[in-house]
Amino acid sequence: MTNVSLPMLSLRGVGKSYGCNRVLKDFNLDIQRGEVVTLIGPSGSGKTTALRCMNFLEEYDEGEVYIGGALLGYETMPNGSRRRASERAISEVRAAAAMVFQQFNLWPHMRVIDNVTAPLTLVKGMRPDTARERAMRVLDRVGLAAKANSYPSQLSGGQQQRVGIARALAVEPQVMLMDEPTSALDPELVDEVLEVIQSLAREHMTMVMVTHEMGFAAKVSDRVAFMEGGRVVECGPPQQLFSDPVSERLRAFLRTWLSRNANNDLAAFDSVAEPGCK
Ligand SMILES: Nc1ncnc2c1ncn2[C@@H]1O[C@H](COP(=O)(O)OP(=O)(O)OP(=O)(O)O)[C@@H](O)[C@H]1O
Repeated sequence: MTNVSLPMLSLRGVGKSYGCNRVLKDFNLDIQRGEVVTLIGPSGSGKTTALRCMNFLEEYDEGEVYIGGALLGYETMPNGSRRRASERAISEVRAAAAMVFQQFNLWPHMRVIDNVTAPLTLVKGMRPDTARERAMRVLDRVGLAAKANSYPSQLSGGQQQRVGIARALAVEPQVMLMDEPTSALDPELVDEVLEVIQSLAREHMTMVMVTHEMGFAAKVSDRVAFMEGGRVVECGPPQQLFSDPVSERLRAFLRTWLSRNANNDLAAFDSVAEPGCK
């Protein structure tokens, strides 16, 4: 049973190293139910690693990740030490989180409908007819019911990503983790995916996203977390973060981003145009 008073997702002092490269250091973030939180930051700051630690696709080695109050990946022993949890326990906790990948990760040899039903029948043991019914419902939700019998290669990138979102929705997750969901798309295909994500946000789906698109982050997020060097440096509503950045590091990041994206869509945030003038 889930406890509604706890954050949906909670990361406390999370650390992660690849060999001697300490990629996450004392990473702290709480995500409330119904909230959309976006991770931004320079390349290599640990955004994707943090996101993947949120469902144990990457095994964190310090701190704790809780989904709906349940510790993910480890179990605490009577003497207070911890050990890796069983695969079954890990699967049970991570079942509340579904991932949407940058490159869609659809199975190319399977029709759209089978891409969506496979996790339901193979992982959740759902009956094929029930799985199909649910798959059609979520495909309809992303406007792709008519493409159920197509193969991924017959779809545009935007449509493929909407199938990726439908596949994640089909498992009825409590939180969706999205790793740069629009960055593999041609610019003209971004909006259709953005619209689906915005409609999920309106329905209060809890979402954590990694993006390099500041305009996108501004449009969909309740809060934006700026990461650098494996930590959250600053976190707040986009209006505040983009117009009134506190840390010099975030100001420098926004300056660089703006200089590379002259036709940016952050115009709504007036002072972002010259964040260094604060
Ligand atoms: N599987 C891995 N093995 C070894 N090092 C890794 C692995 N995945 C990531 N790293 C390293 O961890 C650091 C953080 O990578 P990560 O992908 O989390 O950053 P990011 O902020 O998402 O970057 P980008 O914006 O470029 O996608 C980088 O130095 C990267 O090289």
